[in-house]
Amino acid sequence: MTDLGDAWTRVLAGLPPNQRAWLTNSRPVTLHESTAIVAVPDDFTRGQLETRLRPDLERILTESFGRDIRIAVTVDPSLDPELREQQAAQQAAPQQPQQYAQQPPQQQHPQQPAVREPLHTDGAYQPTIQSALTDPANAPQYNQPRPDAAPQHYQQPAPQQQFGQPMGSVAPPPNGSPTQSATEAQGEARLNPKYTFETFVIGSSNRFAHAAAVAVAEAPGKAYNPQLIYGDSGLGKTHLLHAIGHYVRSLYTGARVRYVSSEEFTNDFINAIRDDKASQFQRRYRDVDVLLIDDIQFLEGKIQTQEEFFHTFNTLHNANKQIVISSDRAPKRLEALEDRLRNRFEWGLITDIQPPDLETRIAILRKKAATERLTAPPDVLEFIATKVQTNIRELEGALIRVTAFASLNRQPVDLSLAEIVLKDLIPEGSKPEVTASMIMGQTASYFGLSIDDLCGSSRSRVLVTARQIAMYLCRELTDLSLPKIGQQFGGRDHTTVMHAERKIRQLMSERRSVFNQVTELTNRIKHQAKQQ
Ligand SMILES: Nc1ncnc2c1ncn2[C@@H]1O[C@H](COP(=O)(O)OP(=O)(O)OP(=O)(O)O)[C@@H](O)[C@H]1O
Repeated sequence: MTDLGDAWTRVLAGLPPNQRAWLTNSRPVTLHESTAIVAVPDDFTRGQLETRLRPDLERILTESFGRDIRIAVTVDPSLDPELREQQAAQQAAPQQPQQYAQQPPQQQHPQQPAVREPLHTDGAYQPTIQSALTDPANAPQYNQPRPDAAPQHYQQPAPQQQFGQPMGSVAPPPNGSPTQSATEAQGEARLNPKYTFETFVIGSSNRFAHAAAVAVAEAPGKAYNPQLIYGDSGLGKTHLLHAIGHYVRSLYTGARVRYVSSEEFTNDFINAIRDDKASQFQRRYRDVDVLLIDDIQFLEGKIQTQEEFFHTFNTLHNANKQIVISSDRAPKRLEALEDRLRNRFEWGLITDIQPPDLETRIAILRKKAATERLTAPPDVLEFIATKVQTNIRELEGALIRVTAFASLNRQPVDLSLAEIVLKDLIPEGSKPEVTASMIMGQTASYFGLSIDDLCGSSRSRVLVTARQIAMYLCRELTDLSLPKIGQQFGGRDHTTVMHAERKIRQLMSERRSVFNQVTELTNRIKHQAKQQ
């Protein structure tokens, strides 16, 4: 089998000298499926590879391996010969003050030390991803908090770096009068506090995407730009995007991180045009260090928004600002997206997430139970994980229902109880497709309301609960995103849907009536879906 090192030698031999010169200090890092990762010493070289050399490099690699190979370029400053010389000189003179400029972030992940690549002999940073891929045991581990430990993310506040400063130059600790308060910045970043790397379970289905996400968060704008994560609904793309945001913010003081779904980006853009506030819009998305943009497939067919996003992308990329994108499909399958955008997505690293295997599903349930303080014995977790196989959101929903049912009946969570609850939730045989209109129709008729009531603005108690239950069921039983669900309910904001989801989860374990309503409605909706 061809080895990447050999193939790279062939690449070098096959290029004309003027092109080869760009690769003198490059290094092939690893081959993951059809992506060859290549490290270069600086951003400028990366730009040359991405724009000028890419077609020839990919052609020669494709010929060598006999299958389609694409490259992703990462910056590893230690490949710069001048830097090596400097570092060698420093090593020869140990009495000199240590040179930090090219070191990795010294602070570890607030919860668990991230196991990183052994440092080069010259002390330079190596992307975490390589060792995580070659030996999964090396992937950063963010274990469950020990029951006896204080919440670990509050432990040992790591010294932070100022964003834009070289790695290792430590910013002064926050002194209580920052220009922007932590809460404000958090609000602006719009990150869900629950979606962190600590709460993300790593398995073979997501190891590559996770390792790349950690590498990107540790060296934003440097490791892989853009990073694109794709996979089916409910497999953790949004979770990883938020986790990157949190980790960047914990490593770099003042880093401007912004998470946005593509639907919100589109709506924001339309409103900005309508209100003549284009420059404000542009500032919001271009004056950031890390832009996390979710569900990019939503831009398909939206020509003007794509145009705007294209310019946002270019501005950020040219300024070495990190862009992370999620999509429900591989970029080449985003057929209604302009070529120039798809093309740019391929400049960086594309990682996919697959449905988790049984062990990972069990581990996810275990972690979820621990973080939500839900008690469920191992055989019940295993049973749920066996029953719900594809969507992690559904997996979590099943755990919540089982524990809610037990708490309402003041019964322990055991296998027979889990069997009863899941029998209705997950019918045998093929999975029927549930739509938002089915959910809304069934909910309206169950509560004696109309669809207009569900979409309207009345806040009477019954109506609010019915609306929230319908939103909760849309979240659990369909693949619709938060903004899409909001749209279905009279153009409500995605935060309203998030609130409804949380509220119903809580009420299900507190009020039997709500639990019964949700269960009955689920049965009716699934029954209807099976008939279609
Ligand atoms: N590896 C994981 N470990 C722990 N929880 C996970 C993992 N993957 C997904 N989840 C959880 O599953 C739920 C769904 O994940 P998420 O919303 O990130 O999926 P998604 O791929 O973005 O889906 P969609 O495309 O529908 O938006 C979330 O609650 C998330 O925390």
